Amino acid sequence: MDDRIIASQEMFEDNDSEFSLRPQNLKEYIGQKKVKEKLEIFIQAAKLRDEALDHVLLYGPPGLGKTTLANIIAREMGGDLKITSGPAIERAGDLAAILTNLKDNDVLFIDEIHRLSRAVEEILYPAMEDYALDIVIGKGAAAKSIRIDLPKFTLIGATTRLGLLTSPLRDRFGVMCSMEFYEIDELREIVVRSADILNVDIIESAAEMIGRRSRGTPRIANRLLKRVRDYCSVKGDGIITEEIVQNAAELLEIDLEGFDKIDNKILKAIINNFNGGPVGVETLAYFIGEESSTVEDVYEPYLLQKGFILRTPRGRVAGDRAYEHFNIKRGKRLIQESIF
Ligand SMILES: Nc1ncnc2c1ncn2[C@@H]1O[C@H](COP(=O)(O)OP(=O)(O)OP(=O)(O)O)[C@@H](O)[C@H]1O
Ligand SMILES: [Mg+2]
Repeated sequence: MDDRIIASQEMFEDNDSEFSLRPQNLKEYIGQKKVKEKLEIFIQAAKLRDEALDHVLLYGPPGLGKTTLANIIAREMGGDLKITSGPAIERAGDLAAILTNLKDNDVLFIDEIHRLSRAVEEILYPAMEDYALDIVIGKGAAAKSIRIDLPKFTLIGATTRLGLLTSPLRDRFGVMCSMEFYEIDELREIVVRSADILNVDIIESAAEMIGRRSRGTPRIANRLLKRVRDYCSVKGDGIITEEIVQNAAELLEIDLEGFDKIDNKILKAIINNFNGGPVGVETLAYFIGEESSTVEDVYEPYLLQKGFILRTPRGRVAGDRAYEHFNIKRGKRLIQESIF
């Protein structure tokens, strides 16, 4: 997994430039038109009423700009951003400490919010609904509950799995935003913008090529741009051309669709080893040696959306596009050497 361009988490983020590549306001934020429209209105309304923005749930595949949006929202609301994640908050007391340290208009961003434990989640309910913290003091008959007021903060929850959220938690979010994969045009724009910030020259068509190989995901586009830049500074003459992108992508083993080894392994396994499917996702993941949650959260969403894989009640099936991708007819198998 070491040098994968498609990481499930910020595993090998080049942190400084990642930060500087982040758009600072909604105007700079490219794409996600529906999400932006919603947020623009609700942010403005909250400001007019001089209230905190209602809690926001962002859901969708990794790398589509959820953390970036949380930054932007905090900035627009004039508050600070505190970032944490579901698995990082182990005990109810940890969350209580975070909550009591917030100020009015601050934004608390909880990534992977579907992974909060039950006990921690229950602290969140009154915090979200009434800006209050209920604390039980003492034990048995002497126990009593006291309520502490919390500042008017905004919770932003992010999840790759809306379905795993409990309904009481989901119901407490006032604004639900579905993050979509980006169009090629939008990705090209993102690459051009990032290249400008990184101070590298790139021709428009080369930026589009990077966009096409980014699986609809800005994080992948930015990461690929950085590797292409590296390639260019060693093998090129200062300007990123289509040829440079082509050669760099080959070196990185990224194909025309932006698929890397694991995407191809998934498709190849369904076609070759499971006769085109159906195959259960657990079996498939086991077969290719990946966690099934990684397959489901990181790889599958894009393959499903673009019709390379279809979801059926009996498991995953290879779609027409998978066969087209390998240039073979349905029912045929691939020669192992024909793909990396
Ligand atoms: N709309 C956008 N316009 C320009 N750049 C973007 C946009 N969305 C994301 N990016 C860039 O993509 C990178 C990844 O974004 P971000 O970290 O916000 O993704 P994420 O959705 O939070 O990922 P994860 O779900 O894995 O936490 C950042 O470097 C950011 O600059
Ligand atoms: Mg993130």
